[in-house]
Amino acid sequence: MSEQVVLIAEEIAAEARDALADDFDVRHVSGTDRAALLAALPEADAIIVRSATRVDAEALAAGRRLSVVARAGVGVDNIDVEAATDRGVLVVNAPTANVVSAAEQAVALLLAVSRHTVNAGTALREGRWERSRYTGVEIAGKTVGVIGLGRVGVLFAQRMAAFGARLIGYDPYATAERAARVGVSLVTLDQLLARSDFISLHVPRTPETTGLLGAAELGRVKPGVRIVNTARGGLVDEDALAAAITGGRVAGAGIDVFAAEPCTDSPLLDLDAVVATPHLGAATAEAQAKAGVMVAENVRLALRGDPVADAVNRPAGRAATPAVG
Ligand SMILES: NC(=O)C1=CN([C@@H]2O[C@H](COP(=O)(O)OP(=O)(O)OC[C@H]3O[C@@H](n4cnc5c(N)ncnc54)[C@H](O)[C@@H]3O)[C@@H](O)[C@H]2O)C=CC1
Ligand SMILES: O=C(O)CCC(=O)C(=O)O
Repeated sequence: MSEQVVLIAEEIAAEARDALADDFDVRHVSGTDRAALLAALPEADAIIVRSATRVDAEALAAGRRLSVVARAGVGVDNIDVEAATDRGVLVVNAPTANVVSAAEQAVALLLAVSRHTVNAGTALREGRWERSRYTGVEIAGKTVGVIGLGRVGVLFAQRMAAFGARLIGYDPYATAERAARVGVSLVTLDQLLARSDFISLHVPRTPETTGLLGAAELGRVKPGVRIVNTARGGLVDEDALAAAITGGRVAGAGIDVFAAEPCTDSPLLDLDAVVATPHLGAATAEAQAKAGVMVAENVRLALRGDPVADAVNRPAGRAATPAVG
């Protein structure tokens, strides 16, 4: 039997490539080069992606031999999971690999926005020693609103607790007991908007969460709030947020993710009160090593027909194992 083909469509850790190289024909393609991706897919038994490769119905149809789509990270919103399930293709991810890095990125952006770190540093490099212009705010004693109390949201809340913040959270699927265990009081979205000095989003992008913070919601926030989004673009309406910042209702924002990525023209990029990073939440050596090893293991299990703990979907006939908790 010829070797099974594993197609790597984005940069993943060398450990992952090495873990697969002995047993599979590992090939590389740029997942953002659509024509090359579609040309490479027909021979692939597995494809490994991060967030930039769109694995939609067309890509899945091109991948007629595919058994598994592996996401080296958490969010699977770039994969058409329903279409994959219909075709009997397993979708696996690495749900715990980068959550610490993502939570740390949210903290980093929140601090940078609160202390004008980027603008003050840029001014200094340009020869301006502007101390009074860049007076910031403390986190201690402030109310931090966490939207989404899953893995990243909880890690972020724990880190904010260490700063002495009061924590409130909105997550319709979390129990008050689970929230209380990490010192978070569950509230409604409206209560969170009205009371938070800082808001950080940690929900997946779904039809329900897309546009979660639009013009109406941003009109109900506590004046002077600072908003951090390291979850997904599209959760916060970028035009509405830019307008709320320009109008003075929102004091600033830390943004790692954009509705369209790569992003070049968001109105947020023109604003001094915004600290922006190009989807770097998972961009640490540790997260990439863990994600690479997890997806390599999942690809190996899936191609051998073994049950995969991190499967996002379970096409009929696949044995299920408990999800990683
Ligand atoms: N910037 C980056 O590089 C990274 C971004 N992420 C993003 O962070 C998201 C969260 O990751 P995890 O915490 O690991 O996911 P998770 O699945 O552990 O938690 C998501 C939480 O959101 C809650 N939720 C779902 N719908 C909601 C709604 N309508 N309103 C409020 N809460 C809702 C769920 O109940 C759950 O508690 C991922 O889906 C991904 O999009 C994750 C890792 C890195
Ligand atoms: O692979 C990446 O760098 C993106 C990480 C991410 O957004 C996720 O895991 O959901």
